[in-house]
Amino acid sequence: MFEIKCEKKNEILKLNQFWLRDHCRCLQCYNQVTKQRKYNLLDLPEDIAVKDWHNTEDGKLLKVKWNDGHCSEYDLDFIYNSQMDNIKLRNDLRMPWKSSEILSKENDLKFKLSHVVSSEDCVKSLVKALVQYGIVFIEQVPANTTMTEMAIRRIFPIMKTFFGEMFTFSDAPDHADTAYSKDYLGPHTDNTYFCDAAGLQVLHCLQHLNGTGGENFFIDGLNAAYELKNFHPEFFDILTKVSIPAEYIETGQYHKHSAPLIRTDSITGDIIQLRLNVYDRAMFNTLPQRDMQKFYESFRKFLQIIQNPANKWCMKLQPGTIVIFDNWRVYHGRHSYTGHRTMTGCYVQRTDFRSKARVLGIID
Ligand SMILES: C[N+](C)(C)CCCC[C@H](N)C(=O)O
Ligand SMILES: O=C(O)CCC(=O)C(=O)O
Repeated sequence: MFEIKCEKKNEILKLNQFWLRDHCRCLQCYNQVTKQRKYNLLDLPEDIAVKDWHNTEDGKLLKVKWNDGHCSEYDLDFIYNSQMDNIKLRNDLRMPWKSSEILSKENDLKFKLSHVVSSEDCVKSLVKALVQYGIVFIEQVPANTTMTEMAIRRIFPIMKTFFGEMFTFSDAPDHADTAYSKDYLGPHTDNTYFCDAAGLQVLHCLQHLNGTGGENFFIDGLNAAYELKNFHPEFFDILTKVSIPAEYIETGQYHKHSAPLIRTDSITGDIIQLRLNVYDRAMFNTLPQRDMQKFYESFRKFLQIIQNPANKWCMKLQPGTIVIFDNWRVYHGRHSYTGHRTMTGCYVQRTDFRSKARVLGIID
């Protein structure tokens, strides 16, 4: 281990020498334009070691001479910020909410289409609110698919799935799914059966004529998962570990994927993805029968928290208002309805949502 003193933080950092050499940012090792490394790891000698080193007088840089003759220069802040322990200190902007809490923030979640279109600051505020609360609205959007698409493309690219890029649905049985009916849909996330579930979902009610019902509701899964973790840590642990198979079957499509209800980051322990769809579960064959009792107990407890009325934000979406929500965090559903109801919407890939938030300087 190679020890350096980080003056500013008054800390000793112990660095693996291979790691240090692998982070050389000189022009020979790293392309500053494409931000890509330029060498094959095997090109570095196996016994790479620091031969000589010193800090610059201002304490900002570390200069190293290696045993193969290569010279490197490191920004000490860069080294400090690259350490695993320091990642844990990074800011998590997400604010878990119950319905009373989100209602008091409602105005911060609403953006007018004309502002979204004309102002980069408005786009930034929208994406930030989406990162914080997992749900935002765009208002004063002409109630058609084309304008919904235009509004979303102003911010994100659209994800293509077998439902289409933009999808428009009613109770016409265009796909083999309960969404294409008038039935109640309990809290769920979409695409539990995809290897990579959509990161965001967009919905816009284009019309609801001659009928009642069809309200949408949203529940902050992050808040529900924290509640489970705080009051029933053992159940939480089980739900982060047990993989639940899901599937989607219709002519020409057979999607299948298994993953836990709660996915946590292996380094920070942060909750990074929630998946839930009680309807789209496939045969549950990923757990020995002896562990089933505990699993069902945990699952039912979590569902009780999710279905607690205090956590549910219910609303009747009106033509003209688009809702965008985090499909990795916020559970959504709808009440059954009568009459003619048409919805339009789309998905956005997680990676595109995160990239946009990074470009705007909202997340690391
Ligand atoms: C949104 N759209 C109507 C296109 C599809 C709905 C799919 C719902 C499906 N059971 C799932 O959870 O993914
Ligand atoms: O019909 C709706 O409002 C929502 C449908 C839904 O939950 C879905 O498509 O995933």
